[in-house]
Amino acid sequence: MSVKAKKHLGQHFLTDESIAQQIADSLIGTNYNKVLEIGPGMGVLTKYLLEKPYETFVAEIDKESVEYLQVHYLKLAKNIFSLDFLKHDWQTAFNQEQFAIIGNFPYNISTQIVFKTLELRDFVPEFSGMFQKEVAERICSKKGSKVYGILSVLAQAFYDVEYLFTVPPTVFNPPPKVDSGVMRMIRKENYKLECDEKLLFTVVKTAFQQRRKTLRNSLKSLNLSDKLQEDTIFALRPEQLSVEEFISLTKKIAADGV
Ligand SMILES: C[S@@+](CC[C@H](N)C(=O)[O-])C[C@H]1O[C@@H](n2cnc3c(N)ncnc32)[C@H](O)[C@@H]1O
Repeated sequence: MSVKAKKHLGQHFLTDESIAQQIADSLIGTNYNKVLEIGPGMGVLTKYLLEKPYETFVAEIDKESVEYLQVHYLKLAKNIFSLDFLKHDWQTAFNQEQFAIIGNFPYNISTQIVFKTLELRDFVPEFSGMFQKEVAERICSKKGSKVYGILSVLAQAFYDVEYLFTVPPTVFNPPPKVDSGVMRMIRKENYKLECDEKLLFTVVKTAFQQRRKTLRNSLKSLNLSDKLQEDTIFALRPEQLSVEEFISLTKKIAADGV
């Protein structure tokens, strides 16, 4: 018995054991005893996680995959969340404890998975896994890059990010149309920022909504004072600002009385 791949759930099953093992090994494993795998499917990655010293939990939306896991991984049975990762309250599920997130993620919700992880940053010291290559590169890209954007700035504000390796479509069943990329995020020691973090999200999202425009134009909706906008930073476009510069801009905007 095996699970029939369902396109609407982003199911592309990994068939290469050594890549599954490399992904499982990509977690460093400090400061937590629990790991949550998103979208285990038939458990190709899960079996390597179960060999690790931490306790493995999985969140799987597909009932057929859940039944498969229950039959084939008895050790996992009590740790299966049969639900949508995006809709669950993980802070409560894990009693406010620290936990890592890992997965060969469903590409149709990959951006939402990163945003949800950023919301959970107080509880998630490590995050690693496989995305569509372009998304993994976007998260890890630096200022000046064509793909530098909201995900890059917000992920790198709180985490040290690293692109690990590229995976070709041929090692999946069915094969996706694009290459995949494995990346890792390790929460920074000083991840509590010296600025209003909620405001940082607003500033970054608003600025990149019009990435071709200068900040003076793209941040108009924030009603900033003329005096603040005299600052030379407002003549730049969002892709020209480093993460630190976004944080310092957020401080200036907060002081401006938003
Ligand atoms: C790319 S497949 C990976 C499957 C398996 N880990 C592997 O590597 O072969 C993505 C998995 O995520 C599951 N999935 C899709 N959306 C989900 C969601 N919102 N919450 C939890 N799991 C989800 C799919 O059912 C599928 O099993």
